[in-house]
Amino acid sequence: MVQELLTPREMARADQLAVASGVPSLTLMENAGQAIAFEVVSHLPLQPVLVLCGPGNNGGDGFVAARLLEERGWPVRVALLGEKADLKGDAALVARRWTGPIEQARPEICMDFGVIVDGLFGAGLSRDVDGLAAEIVRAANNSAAEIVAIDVPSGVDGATGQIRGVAMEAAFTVTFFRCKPGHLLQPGAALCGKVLLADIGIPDAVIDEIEPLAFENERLLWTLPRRRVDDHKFSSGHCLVISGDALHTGAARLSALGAARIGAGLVTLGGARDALLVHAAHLTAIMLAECDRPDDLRPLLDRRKINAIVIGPAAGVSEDTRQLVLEALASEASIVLDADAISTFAQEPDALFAAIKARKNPNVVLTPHHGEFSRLFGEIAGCKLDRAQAAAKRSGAVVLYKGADTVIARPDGYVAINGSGSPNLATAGSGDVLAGMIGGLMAQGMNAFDGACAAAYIHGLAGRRYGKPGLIADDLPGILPDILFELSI
Ligand SMILES: NC(=O)C1=CN([C@@H]2O[C@H](COP(=O)(O)OP(=O)(O)OC[C@H]3O[C@@H](n4cnc5c(N)ncnc54)[C@H](OP(=O)(O)O)[C@@H]3O)[C@@H](O)[C@H]2O)[C@@H](O)CC1
Ligand SMILES: [K+]
Repeated sequence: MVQELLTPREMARADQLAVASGVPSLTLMENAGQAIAFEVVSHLPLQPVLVLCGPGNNGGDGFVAARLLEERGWPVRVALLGEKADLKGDAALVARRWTGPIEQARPEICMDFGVIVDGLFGAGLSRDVDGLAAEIVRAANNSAAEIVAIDVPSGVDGATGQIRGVAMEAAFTVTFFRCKPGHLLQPGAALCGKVLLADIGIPDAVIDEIEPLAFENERLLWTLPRRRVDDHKFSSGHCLVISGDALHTGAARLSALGAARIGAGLVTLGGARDALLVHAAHLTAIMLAECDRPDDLRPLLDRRKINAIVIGPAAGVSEDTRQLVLEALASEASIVLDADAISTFAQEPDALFAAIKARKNPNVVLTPHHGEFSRLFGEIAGCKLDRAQAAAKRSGAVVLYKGADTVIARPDGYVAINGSGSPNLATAGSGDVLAGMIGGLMAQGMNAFDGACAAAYIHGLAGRRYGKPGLIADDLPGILPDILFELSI
């Protein structure tokens, strides 16, 4: 099933729609508390547990979990931030169903437990956590306890992944119905620990009403090209990668290998003769073609029936690169613009965006990291998801905004967050391989968004599959065949 991501506001709507369809809100809260208790007993040995309850429904879930854990024989203490008399609605109701003592929440109480269930704040976090609440969060983090977060670690904004003041560092997080962007966006994602998704009885049909725009990037979001028995190399597309000069050839070579290993039928490196001689000393299956000047590009594209182009890796921030990009955009090919191809338009981004919007073939992917993003788009307000969406809309391209939480956005607002990444990928040249993979997938006929999502996902898996530090970008293309094989069965 494709995994939609719901902002806390969309989740509140899901809640209302579920209630309108006949599921009582109290049932949702009971189910949520039950899911937490279930995950606690499933993952942790029986031991004293502290349930921290906040003033809203996140705290309500905590009261339910406390009751059910006690019924299972766990020694449970409950501490409330605020007054019981101030609790409202379902939270007030389930607090009355908890028949044990309710202590005042304070920092010192956090020291004596192996497990803390964090029900302070969830989707209703409305400002920075400060004062007593912040002291409690810090005390919980400094204790030896494993923290189990209800919905989100308290202090993490579910919509943006930002930390509001201070946030719980959870061992795992139990969330409901659908994950939230904050479970995948950094820095919040790193504080969630493992995220477990629980069904609490909200009917799937409510998604049709909400029409969410954000998705987790996973393998059901796109379909990889499949080779048919009668396919030949020309039916799997031809990807051209533009090389840097003779002293800067490595980045384009990594892209070319990425394009080839992801399945492009043919891959050509284009560049000046002296650069090609360096490539020739390293490569066998990748072809070489002289493309010294921007004017050389169009004839080369026609001659070799090239249908995807990657420009940018170590291409140089120069007038030639700028012209090459504009020539490429004027062609029918699908285009990946990475690194220097992006930076070269820092002074006149609108010229780039106009050239992208004037194209017949809409498949263009921009792959900026944070610095390149700011150079091209300036400072855009909002979280990474908002910024990627705004950038895609403004540029008319698919924007793959790189990082530990790569976000891929389409001009119409559709957006995916990639959770498959690995810190192993933070190494020189890793982005060059990724750009090549996107070019290779578009050469095989994938559209820009699907190709960018699939490449980001597979690239992330490759980093994980390597499984240890010491990965260099040269290793990545060689890992791709095994991953493609796994994804195809
Ligand atoms: N949606 C669903 O389908 C379901 C949702 N469920 C659960 O409900 C949770 C959402 O509940 P919620 O809306 O009551 O919000 P919640 O996170 O408890 O916090 C609100 C309270 O905290 C306060 N407060 C906020 N920030 C603060 C701060 N920095 N420092 C201090 N106080 C702060 C805020 O005060 P106020 O802003 O009103 O002044 C208000 O009193 C959700 O995460 C999930 O666990 C499940 O039961 C099942 C179905
Ligand atoms: K919480």
